[in-house]
Amino acid sequence: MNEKPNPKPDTNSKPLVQVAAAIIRNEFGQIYLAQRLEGQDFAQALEFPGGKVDKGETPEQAVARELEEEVGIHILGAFPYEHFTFEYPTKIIEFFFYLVEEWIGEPFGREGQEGFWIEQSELDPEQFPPANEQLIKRLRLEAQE
Ligand SMILES: Nc1nc2c([nH]c(=O)n2[C@H]2C[C@H](O)[C@@H](COP(=O)(O)OP(=O)(O)OP(=O)(O)O)O2)c(=O)[nH]1
Ligand SMILES: [Mg+2]
Repeated sequence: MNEKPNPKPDTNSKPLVQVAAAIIRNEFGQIYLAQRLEGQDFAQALEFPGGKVDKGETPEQAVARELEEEVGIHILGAFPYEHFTFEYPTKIIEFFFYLVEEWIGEPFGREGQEGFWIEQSELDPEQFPPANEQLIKRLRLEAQE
């Protein structure tokens, strides 16, 4: 038989992963970023702290847990900011990004990663994994308002 090639990529074979991450913003309008570690995917890229949603967890619970684990803060609120799906070559990620403006503690790289504050208007999409592009553009635009 003459099989037609499937013009669409076979997304069904890719795992779907949920990731919850936070835009941590202080009273000066600066945002806390972390640098991904050697050995992780997108090593050395900048990221919003966060990680995979565990089984049985809501994205809100995941972002609270991840921020305790990765940057040592206890968040007091998380507001949904962006929810989208992005296809990487080996997986599809459903992202839940939250805006976090109130927390207890001072963020630091609890897993040995670098962390620092940056002006919202100075976020650079090229320094993040590709999925972050639209989000960074939105944050930059809103910083100019
Ligand atoms: N945390 C975070 N992950 C991002 C961002 N942008 C982006 O593409 N990712 C990707 C990188 C990873 O493939 C995935 C997040 O996984 P992760 O490595 O942070 O997961 P995790 O903290 O649960 O770590 P692990 O236990 O799997 O090592 O999402 C971002 O801004 N923040
Ligand atoms: Mg993580």
